[in-house]
Amino acid sequence: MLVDGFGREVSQVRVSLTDRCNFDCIYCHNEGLGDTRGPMAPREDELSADAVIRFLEVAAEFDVEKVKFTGGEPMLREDLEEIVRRTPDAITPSLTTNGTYLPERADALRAAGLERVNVSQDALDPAAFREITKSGAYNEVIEGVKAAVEADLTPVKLNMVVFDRTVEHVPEMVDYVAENDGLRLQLIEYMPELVERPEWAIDIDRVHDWLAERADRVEVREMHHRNRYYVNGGMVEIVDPVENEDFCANCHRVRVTPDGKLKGCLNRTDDLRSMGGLSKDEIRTAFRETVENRVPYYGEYKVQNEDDEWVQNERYVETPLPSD
Ligand SMILES: Nc1nc2c(ncn2[C@@H]2O[C@H](COP(=O)(O)OP(=O)(O)OP(=O)(O)O)[C@@H](O)[C@H]2O)c(=O)[nH]1
Ligand SMILES: C[S@@+](CC[C@H](N)C(=O)[O-])C[C@H]1O[C@@H](n2cnc3c(N)ncnc32)[C@H](O)[C@@H]1O
Ligand code: SF4
Ligand code: SF4
Repeated sequence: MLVDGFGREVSQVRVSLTDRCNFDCIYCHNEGLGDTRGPMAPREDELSADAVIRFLEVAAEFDVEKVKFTGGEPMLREDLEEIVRRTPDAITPSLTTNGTYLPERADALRAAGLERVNVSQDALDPAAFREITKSGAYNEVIEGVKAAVEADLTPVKLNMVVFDRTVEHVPEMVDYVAENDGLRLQLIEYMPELVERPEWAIDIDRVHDWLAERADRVEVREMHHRNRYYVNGGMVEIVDPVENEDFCANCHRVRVTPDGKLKGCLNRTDDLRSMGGLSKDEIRTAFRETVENRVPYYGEYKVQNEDDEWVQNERYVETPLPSD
């Protein structure tokens, strides 16, 4: 397994299959790749299924264990089932989706070898859902989650972004996963870094404290050192990357953009590295270089000054990398 200069093994890759999306969530960071809005038709520069598989075959050579397919909305890719089916056996595939297309495709994805799915669900009420996602597909998402559980794509993790519009609904979501078999909840701290609305952020420590008071048991996951709280038989995990050195120090993920570039960190756009014509040799070289150049975002790329503000580490001011 490849290890970066900070002792972080790269055991997982996250492949963004498209920038396109049928929703327009008000908080969307699009995995650090800009806007998802625009035409819904397939884009010519999206990685082909063959290219994704060639990349995953190289990742398997480097002992990568897991792949997450994401986006944009990865289920807009008609060839998603094919990509999952052709994923090398050594790599476990999972998916993060807004859930709209799961009712008709959950069974086929399971049959193709998908292990489990995360579904974004920020509200249990159609009006709040519409306000956040700018979509009227509330029922499709509810049905999609059911279809995923029935297809055994479990545990189905519901991803809820916690910010000022959703924080009051956390208790009902915690009850919801406790009452429904096959579900878990991921409370994702709203990341303002790439969205430019800092005023939406809330203090995630309040949510930690609230859960800690109610939990029968708390675990710390190795990945990102995230806390998992067991509340009334349900499991709730907090994903809290903002200004969190411990989270970044335990980050084992490399990303791939829809147009075939490697990305060492979600929050950075200055470290994209092309995989060239996507021959296996070019992919191997780019993967090695990406891992060599990865640094923890908080604690290294950004450091705290004497006033405790996070500022860019001067070491990285002059480090734009070749992206083409
Ligand atoms: N900053 C940062 N945020 C992350 C990272 N991984 C996940 N997140 C946040 O969590 C969101 C949901 O990611 P998912 O892939 O659905 O969930 P996950 O918890 O990472 O994945 P699994 O638990 O392994 O299924 C991402 O879009 C980010 O907002 C990371 O490495 N860095
Ligand atoms: C970018 S979406 C891509 C996959 C799919 N379209 C979906 O919504 O699940 C992946 C995850 O990022 C989360 N996300 C997007 N913008 C975010 C932000 N600013 N802060 C925290 N999480 C965010 C979403 O809630 C979703 O769970
Ligand atoms: S569904 Fe996912 S990709 Fe689409 S806008 Fe919402 S968070 Fe972004
Ligand atoms: S280094 Fe930190 S911000 Fe960057 S991807 Fe890893 S956990 Fe996220």
